[in-house]
Amino acid sequence: MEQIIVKGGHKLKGKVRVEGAKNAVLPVLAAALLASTGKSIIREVPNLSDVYTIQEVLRSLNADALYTAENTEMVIDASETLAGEAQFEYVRKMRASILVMGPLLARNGFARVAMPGGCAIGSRPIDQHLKGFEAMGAVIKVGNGFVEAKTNGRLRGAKIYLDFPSVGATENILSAAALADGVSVIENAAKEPEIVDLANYINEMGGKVIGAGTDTIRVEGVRELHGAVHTIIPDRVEAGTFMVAAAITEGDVIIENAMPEHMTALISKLGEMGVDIKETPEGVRVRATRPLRSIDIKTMPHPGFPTDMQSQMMALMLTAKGTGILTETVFENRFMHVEEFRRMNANVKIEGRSVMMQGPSTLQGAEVAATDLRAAAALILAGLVADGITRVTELQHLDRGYVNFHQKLAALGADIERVSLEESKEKEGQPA
Ligand SMILES: CC(=O)N[C@H]1[C@@H](OP(=O)(O)OP(=O)(O)OC[C@H]2O[C@@H](n3ccc(=O)[nH]c3=O)[C@H](O)[C@@H]2O)O[C@H](CO)[C@@H](O)[C@@H]1O
Ligand SMILES: C=C(OP(=O)(O)O)C(=O)O
Repeated sequence: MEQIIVKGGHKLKGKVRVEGAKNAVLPVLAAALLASTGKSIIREVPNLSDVYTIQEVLRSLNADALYTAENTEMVIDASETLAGEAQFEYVRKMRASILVMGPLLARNGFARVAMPGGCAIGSRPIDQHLKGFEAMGAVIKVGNGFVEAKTNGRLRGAKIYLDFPSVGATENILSAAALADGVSVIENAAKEPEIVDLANYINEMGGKVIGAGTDTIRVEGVRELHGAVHTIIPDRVEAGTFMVAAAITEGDVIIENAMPEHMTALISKLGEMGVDIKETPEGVRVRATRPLRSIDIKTMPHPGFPTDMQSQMMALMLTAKGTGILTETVFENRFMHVEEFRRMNANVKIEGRSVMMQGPSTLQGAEVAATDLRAAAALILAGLVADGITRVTELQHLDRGYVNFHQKLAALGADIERVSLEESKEKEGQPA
């Protein structure tokens, strides 16, 4: 077992480059299954455990998928007949495995995918994905831990209204519609930049998608799609996490390869707190000096404040002066990190879907466990300003979404290392 050890009190300074977006690369790689001819070359693929998981999923479905971490590139050839079933071992590791369902169904007329369960952030049903497939003529069967979808011939274009602008449902339906007979219209679609990236890739493959990034997406189905070269957009959540790292340490950091137009809510809320953010030719420059002002935030679908930045922002809000309220509206249970922050002496109270903070809390180093991917980052951020030493465990969550996180923070001046539990005991003179 590994842990990250952070000694608080160092201001971050320098430059850091963000990777390709995890939440864009996973749907794009799943959609690579749509190409019945040619190879796809996907660039800026981050070296994350989720990328290796989706590579395994693609291979298990009879596609050739080869990731080269050194060039951050994956080559996918899905021209052979595809298998129809995605196993639980993959879906359990990574819920985004469900995104192969739309492409498989469109290509094969059949898909069987292990039913994703709930996870630490909520129950996460897939009813909206299935409603879309049904509207396109698929018959859905759920049983024995699997969900099956089947069509007689090709899927038919349909008008689909989503009850909630679900990111995954929009991606799955959009991918399926790309090879359907006729026109599909997705209403109340998710508008996240990752949806636009997926639509661009499908169009590069010969698809006909318009309106991605708005709440109505129109997809004209085509008979066949071919492989294409595509570069993944930068990760706005990784960029945001480093913006918070700069702010929480009263640092001065330039974030290279960030796209401020994808982060308007975050930039605006950081500005309200008193953080200075400037676009420069080199990247987004973030500077802060205390005291920071408390603010209120509500997470919302894009372009609202992203739930994937909620826990990192909570770390920052804990250190601001006054009362702050953070309300989570996207997932019903995304406050597992609050108990861990309390172990670090945070003055924080949960009331329903909101968290109240009376700041500034004098954060103290403690041993804490990551409860999900963003919580892992948030606890490390809190450790950067806590008195003394913070040890963060359960790093498998961190590795799903951040490449070289501790090395990047160390390069900016943080006192941080990643060690195995045995190494850390040896250092302290305890038996390993
Ligand atoms: C791999 C990936 O891109 N993950 C992101 C994606 O997850 P994901 O695609 O799972 O998120 P959704 O937008 O689908 O989920 C948002 C909400 O809708 C609910 N829901 C969703 C689908 C459905 O059929 N029925 C239903 O009720 C979910 O339970 C949740 O409460 O968007 C989330 C919301 O921005 C982000 O936090 C995740 O990082
Ligand atoms: C919740 C997240 O991812 P996933 O949907 O892959 O669990 C995330 O990226 O914060």
